[in-house]
Amino acid sequence: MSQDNKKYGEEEGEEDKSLTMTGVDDDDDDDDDDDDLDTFTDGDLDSGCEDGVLGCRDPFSSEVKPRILLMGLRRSGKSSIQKVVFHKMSPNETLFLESTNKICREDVSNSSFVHFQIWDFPGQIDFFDPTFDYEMIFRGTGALIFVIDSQDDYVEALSRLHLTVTRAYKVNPDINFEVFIHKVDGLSDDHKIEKQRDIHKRANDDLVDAALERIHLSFYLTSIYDHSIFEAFSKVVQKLIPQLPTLENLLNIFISNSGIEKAFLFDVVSKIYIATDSSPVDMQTYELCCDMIDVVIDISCIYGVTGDEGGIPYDKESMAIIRLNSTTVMYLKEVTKFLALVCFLREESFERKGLIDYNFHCFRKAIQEVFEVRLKVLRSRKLLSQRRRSRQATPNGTPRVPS
Ligand SMILES: Nc1nc2c(ncn2[C@@H]2O[C@H](COP(=O)(O)OP(=O)(O)OP(=O)(O)O)[C@@H](O)[C@H]2O)c(=O)[nH]1
Repeated sequence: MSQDNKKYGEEEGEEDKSLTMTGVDDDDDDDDDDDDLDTFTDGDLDSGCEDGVLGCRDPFSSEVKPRILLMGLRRSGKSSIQKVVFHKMSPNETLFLESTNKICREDVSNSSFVHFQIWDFPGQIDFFDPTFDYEMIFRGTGALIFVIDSQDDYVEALSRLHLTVTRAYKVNPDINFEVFIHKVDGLSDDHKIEKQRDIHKRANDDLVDAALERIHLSFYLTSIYDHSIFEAFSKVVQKLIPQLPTLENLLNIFISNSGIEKAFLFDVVSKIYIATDSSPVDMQTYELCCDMIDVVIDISCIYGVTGDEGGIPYDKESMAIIRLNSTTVMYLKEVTKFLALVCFLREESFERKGLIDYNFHCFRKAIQEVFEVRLKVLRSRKLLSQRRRSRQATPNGTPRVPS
């Protein structure tokens, strides 16, 4: 199963791009990428960061890509997290990952809503290294994930966290600070809670001592050996989706009119849920959704027909119904090329499938409208940047007269 998934994720064309500490892209075929060395060290980039929490935008690009940084001490598990969540690497394979010695950047844009860049940093970043332009990096950042190895002594990690957070906050106070208390698979439930409480207290005490209590840190218990890492990443990504309240509202309306107990909107490739209704999420429900997506994709890989472009065995016809022992039904339906709606409902509610399907039709239409607005915004941005570009291309900066 994991092999198929791996291919599926990789075929999406997620590129691995590496940058050294100074931002030198050593990938030859990446020359025409907007974010290569020139842009990375170019002061112009600052002017592209006008979108604050949304992340950094190249001055000439139409797309805003929130930047998510993965930081933490060596061997804390940063690269493993990235590989497991976005490359479908099986957790055991991460044992053979080599230490990262340069910044690795990856674009994640396999979903209509989920577009961001992940920057995986080497364990020990020297903020005082003059070649490391941390101001420029933090200025364009939407979320900073700091990974702490919970199986190791975390005193050093906590002082590193404090240094990183305070530096980043000074540059960009809009960054979301997310702390992953990682590798909790080796801990008992009591031990997990105890660690979380201790780390939470120490990290916040350090901030209070530095008179920076206004900095908010969010904590998550994570492991690559279960779904906790996907759930934590989902929450990090959701904070970067400006349409989130609209999506949540649509889901609330949909479930309350259809007798559905819980609904998630999933990015199928990464299994990140980009929105859910307002009732609380429990881990087991989330795990069942992930398993259902795996089943649908695996069966489609074996029996489905891939389109002309090949690769994605997921289309308009994709849907699945799974009846659980507990008289609960799981219902999955395609929403867009990349998104799936996964719902939980009682068997008796599922008898009104016609009503559910009609409501789903309305829900899908509403989602498409949200997309259209997004596309319109992107188009107008593109137009604006094209104008800006042509203005800069003229020798004295005066606008060109259209022929
Ligand atoms: N038990 C356990 N081990 C993990 C987990 N995540 C990562 N590891 C292991 O931790 C080790 C280090 O993982 P890496 O992903 O290379 O760590 P890193 O933070 O990227 O390390 P650098 O590149 O040196 O900064 C590997 O052997 C992983 O298998 C986890 O959730 N649980």
